[in-house]
This record gives sequence, structure tokens and C-alpha cells, in this order.
Amino acid sequence: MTSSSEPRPLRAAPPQNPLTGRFRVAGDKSISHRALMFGALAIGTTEIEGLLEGEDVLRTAAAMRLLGATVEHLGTGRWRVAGRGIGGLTEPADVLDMGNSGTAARLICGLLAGHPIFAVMTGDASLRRRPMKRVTDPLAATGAEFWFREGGRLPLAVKGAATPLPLDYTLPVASAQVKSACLLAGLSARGTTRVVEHEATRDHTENMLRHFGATVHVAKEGRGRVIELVGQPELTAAPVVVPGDPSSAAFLAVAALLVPGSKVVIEHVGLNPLRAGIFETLNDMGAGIVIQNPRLEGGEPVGDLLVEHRELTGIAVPAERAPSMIDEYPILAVAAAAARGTTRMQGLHELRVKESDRLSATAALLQAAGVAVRIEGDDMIVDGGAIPGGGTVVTHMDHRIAMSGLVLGLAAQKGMAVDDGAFIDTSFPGFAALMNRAAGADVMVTA
Ligand SMILES: O=C(O)C1=C[C@@H](OP(=O)(O)O)[C@@H](O)[C@H](O)C1
Ligand SMILES: C=C(OP(=O)(O)O)C(=O)O
Repeated sequence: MTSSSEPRPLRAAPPQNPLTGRFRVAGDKSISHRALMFGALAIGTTEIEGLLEGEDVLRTAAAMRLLGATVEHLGTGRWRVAGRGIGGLTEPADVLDMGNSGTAARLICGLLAGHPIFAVMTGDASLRRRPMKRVTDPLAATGAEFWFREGGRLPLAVKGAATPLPLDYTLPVASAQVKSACLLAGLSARGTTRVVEHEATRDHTENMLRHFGATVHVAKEGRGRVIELVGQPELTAAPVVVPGDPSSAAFLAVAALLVPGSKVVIEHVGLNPLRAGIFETLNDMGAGIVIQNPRLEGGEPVGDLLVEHRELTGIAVPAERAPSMIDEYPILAVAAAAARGTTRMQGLHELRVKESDRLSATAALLQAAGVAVRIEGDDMIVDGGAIPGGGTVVTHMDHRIAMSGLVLGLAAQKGMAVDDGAFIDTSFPGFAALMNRAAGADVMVTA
């Protein structure tokens, strides 16, 4: 699945039968990364259940080992991490290769800034194109030093601060990765680290900090938040149960909405309000998704989603919705392609710096299927209706573009092909097999 492995072309065709059954999707990627990192920083042994065993998270596991933590794989989704305590990470003897994962790269920069060690980090061709100064600029104020390629791209080298200073930083972009990097560095600093976000972003770091015993104060301010972390806490190992990833559940949900007669239940999906914007938006389009058995697990809201085929209607999706569904625009665009009328998705500038330029890649994905789509500034506008299909999606090393292209193939008259499905393994190993089980037939296969 790495940049050196062979591309894996796939294609998807409309199923003969509806999608039916009860399913669990892969574990939440954001929570999985954090469980391994907090486990490595805690005193004691952290047991994790339901960890996403996707390539991105396995990179974090490998990095935590290189930084001195003991990370054991006990069985499917079951992992154990023996931590080293805050400040206890050791100098890695080799380069930290974060593969395709922006979350791993940026959060680990925060960890490294707070440890007096030297480390070098790289990633695959996609990650080496993504901006890193958004984390290294604020982290430099701890006293850590960073060196990187022109434009702030990986590979980078870091010399962490011996006595890191606490940060007081206002995020210039809505980014949970930047917020989390600052908080992770703040763990090693004396005094209080303060991060201000004008728009609330996913708060898994704050939740997990508390779960491991740190003191975190969060004050709401308009649509944003002010987060204060008391530095140098003693983090104590704590069990973590990882819910299903709402970002992964969205692909099966949209597939069920689009294939006539479908009815699926997606069990144990994480429904943190700062992540669940896609389900709210689909419901605004008429999806009628029902949350069954809502419950709290490990401080995170979880529920089972009942999704049935529905005719969808195009809507305007406000820019304020973007942080709570930032990774879901490619699959929302697929839903919009099948909807009656026009969908306008607003405020999508952050999509330009994901695994691919997702704004262009999503528009190209729809164009390959003969769907009318245009980009106006930071907005994407899709005119929905019948989807001719028959084209090939260029995925640009982006798992979400690949999965969106395949779901589009289920609803397109002539199906769709994607040039490379290998990167799906970064976040949702077993995606095609699960979709084939739901369809009761091989609707997603090697091209
Ligand atoms: O913190 C996280 O786990 C993530 C934050 C988001 O990125 P940004 O912080 O760049 O918005 C999201 O796109 C990514 O998939 C995971
Ligand atoms: C943007 C994503 O991930 P990351 O930034 O961790 O590469 C994603 O999973 O859609």
C-alpha cells in the first residue's frame, strides 16, 4: 500500500440487489492515533480495543515503538501500550516514516517538540506535499527547532526543547491537528498552554487528555473554543474502546441511500457532535437516518445508524458545517450527484491540503461520471440527477477519493473504475469486502 507498491485498480457496478444487513465499520482513525500516543506518554499499561488497523495508524504504532514505548498487538483490534511517561520518549534510532498520514505527522511533531531529542520525519509522496509549517510555526515558540524543505514540507528534522515553554496560540485555520500538536507539546511545558480556535474542531485530544488524568478547561466562545491545559500532568494509563469511524460509516450510509431498496444498520458508530456533520447534512437532504441505541462509551457518544434508501434533495451546506465533516465532502458530493436539484457546499478551502487537493479531485471524480459540477472560489456546486458513469477516477493517493469513486459506481448507470484503491487501506481495510457482503455479490472488484 505504500508509495512503492503497485497500484490496485478497482471498479464498481450497480448491484442487482439492495444493500442489507448489520455491519461494523473500521475503528475511528483519529481516536486510534491518539490512543497509541497517549498510551506511549502515560505511566502504566494502556489496553486498547477496536483500534483501527489501517496503514495510517500502524505508522503511529511503529513511531511510538521507535520513540521507546512498548506496543504489542494482542489480537484483532486489541493492543497494549506500555508508556514512558511525559518527557520519557527516547531518541529514535531511525527516520520516522508517517506514510500517508497527516494526523500522525502533525501530532507527533507536537510530541517531539516537548522532548529534548533529535528526530527526522518523512512520509509518502502525498504527505511530502502537505504543509507542515502550520504546526512547526506555533511549536517553535516552545523552544523546539525545526528544519525542513522549501515551503515547509517533509522530510523535516526536529530538535525538541529541553525546557519547553507553554504556548498561547490562536489557530489561523480550523484544524484539530494543529490544536492537538500544540496541546501535546504543552504536556511537557511548565505552566498552562492555551489554544484558541475560532471554529470548534474535533475534540478527541481534549477528551482523551481528561481520560488519562490531565486537567483541561474548555470555554465556548461563539462558534469557537478556548482550551487550557495544565502542563506536566502525570498521565495515567487508561483503557480505550475505539468506536467505529463516522468518516468510514459515511461511505456505507451513502451507498445504502443511493441503492434502491437498501436498508442497513451500521453499529457502534462514533457520533461526537464535532464529527457527525455528515449525518446531519444527509438528513437535511431527506436521508431520514435514525440513530438507534445512543450511548456514551469512554467519554464519546456512540450509536447504531439505521439507513434506508431515500430520494435526496440538493441543499446549501453552510461553511460553518465544514469542521464537523471536513473529510466527508467527497462522499457528500457523490450523494449530491444522485440528489434532485443543486447542492452548494461552501467554505471548502481546507480540502486543498488533504491527501490530495480534494476540491479538484472531487470535482474531477464527478466529471468522470458525467455529472455537472463546478468550483466557485471555495465552494463546490453539484447539479444532481441520473449519473451516466463509465469513467475512471484518478485517486491521487487519496483513500477518500477512491472510496467515493467506488460508491459512485454503485449508483452510476455504467458503473465506475478507480485507478488505485490501494490507499483505502490507510483508513478502511476491508472496505470493498464489506460492501460486497452488503450487496450479497461482488460489486466492487479488481479492474
Ligand atoms: O485531528 C485529526 O485526527 C484529524 C483532523 C482533520 O484534519 P485537520 O486538522 O487538518 O483539519 C481531519 O481532516 C483528519 O482526517 C483527522
Ligand atoms: C485528511 C485525512 O487524514 P490525514 O490528515 O490524517 O492524512 C483523512 O483521513 O481524510
